[in-house]
Amino acid sequence: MTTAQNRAVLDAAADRADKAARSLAVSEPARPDHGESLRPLPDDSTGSYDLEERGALRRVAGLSTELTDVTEVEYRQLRLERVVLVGVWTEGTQADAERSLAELAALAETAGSEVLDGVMQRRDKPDAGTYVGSGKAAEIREIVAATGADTVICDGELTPGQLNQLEKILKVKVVDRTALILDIFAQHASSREGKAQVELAQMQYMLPRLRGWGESLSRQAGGRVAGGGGIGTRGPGETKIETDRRRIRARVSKLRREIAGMSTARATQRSSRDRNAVPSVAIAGYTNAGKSSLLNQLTGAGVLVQDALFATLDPTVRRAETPDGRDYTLTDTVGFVRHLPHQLVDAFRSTLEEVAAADLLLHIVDGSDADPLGQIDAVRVVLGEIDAAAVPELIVVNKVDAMSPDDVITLRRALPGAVWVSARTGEGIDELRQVVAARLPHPEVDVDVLVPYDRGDLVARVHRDGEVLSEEHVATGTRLVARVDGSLAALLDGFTAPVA
Ligand SMILES: Nc1nc2c(ncn2[C@@H]2O[C@H](COP(=O)(O)OP(=O)(O)OP(=O)(O)O)[C@@H](O)[C@H]2O)c(=O)[nH]1
Ligand SMILES: [Mg+2]
Repeated sequence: MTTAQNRAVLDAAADRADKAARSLAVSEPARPDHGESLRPLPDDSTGSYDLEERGALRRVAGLSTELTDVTEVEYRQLRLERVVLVGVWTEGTQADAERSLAELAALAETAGSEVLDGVMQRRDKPDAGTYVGSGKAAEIREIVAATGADTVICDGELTPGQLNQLEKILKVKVVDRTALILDIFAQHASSREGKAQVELAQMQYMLPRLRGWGESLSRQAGGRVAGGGGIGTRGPGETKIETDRRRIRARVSKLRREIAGMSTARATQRSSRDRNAVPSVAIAGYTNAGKSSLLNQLTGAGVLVQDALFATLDPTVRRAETPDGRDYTLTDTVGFVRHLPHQLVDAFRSTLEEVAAADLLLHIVDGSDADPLGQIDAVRVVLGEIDAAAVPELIVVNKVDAMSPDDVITLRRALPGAVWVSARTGEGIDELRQVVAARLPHPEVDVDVLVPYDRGDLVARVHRDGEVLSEEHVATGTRLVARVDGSLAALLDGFTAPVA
């Protein structure tokens, strides 16, 4: 792409970002108390509830008992279209809670849904049965009815029981944040490896949440008849779930084997890079921080940049060069988020090994975000989970063009060692190149050699991988004083320059 086209793409994305921010502001969760506007619940004596229950039951029964349908209905075709968001706020400030719900709204929009409303409840901890308290659940049902929502998304990972009970009260599909993130990953996965990793994560998520005839019938009965249980909780229903579980487990093992096979290929590539002593730099950071934009700025890679969460799932490796001419590799990779589902961290472990094996980590932070320090913490949690906490880290604050001078001052104080850039305007990029060059592992062997002219290949390698301190062309060859790594020093061993 030309620079002009790049600019156009960036500008279009900026417009979308602005629009997203505006639409988010409109649906911001700070709602007045719904208490006084509650309409009375519909009269249950007419059996309207039973009718609805049967409708719901039919929906579940309509799923074919084939495993493919279970996965498809539960995940691929979540069809999150018109959604109401629900959060339980247990700690931190109200602003934190609102940010969390705003992030959930951004995730929901990325997944393709329209956010109609958002509510949250202050509680010591989520309700064990229904996530929000049962009174609040009834209010949410009113909101669902009033807005015509078809899905409720809860801001957390809910137990299978909580999901079931809430669905029963709300009468629409209820999904949690984990399922939402898995859904986005499923939509964005494009490589064979990425798809396999997402499927593995989905299977792991689904395993404890399998619902079948047996369980749904017992749920229905349990709701109306004290004691529950009864027909359908034993026999074929359970057998069916058992069969599904077995088939999912078999699929999980197969996916694990496939993913392991694919990561071996990458490990081989990596070790060949290692052998050639090309230092590696990994870009990591919160989703939408501008990691791909930065890779494009530094290498002209042309990686997809999008104002969408988790636009990048597959690692892209590009060659880059320090200002003094040394080569290194730069890897762009999947973004992180608060409470990244552990199933995904597990499934993407092999991809994230790129990060753990890097010589230097560029930790990209969106300086224009409302809570950059919170993003840094969330990213460090995931880095710890993938054993990358020990990789030397350089904090790069991106999007300085979109920050107010006050915010810059405050954040500078909190992040004294950081480099400040704008991947959009190019501001600070030259300085970043210098700092990366300085932080890369330096070759450590000093050599003084006279390389004959027929070994131009060696001279070129010293230029590429080492640091040339002086170069002189004499009658018998090229005299080089340089600093190189051990393996190159070994190759140059026979060419030690005669002492003058
Ligand atoms: N204002 C401003 N926007 C930027 C800058 N860098 C990136 N963006 C925008 O931020 C959004 C995300 O950029 P990406 O490069 O896709 O971010 P990412 O970190 O790769 O995102 P994921 O792959 O989705 O995790 C896009 O809309 C970019 O145009 C910047 O320096 N300033
Ligand atoms: Mg990206």
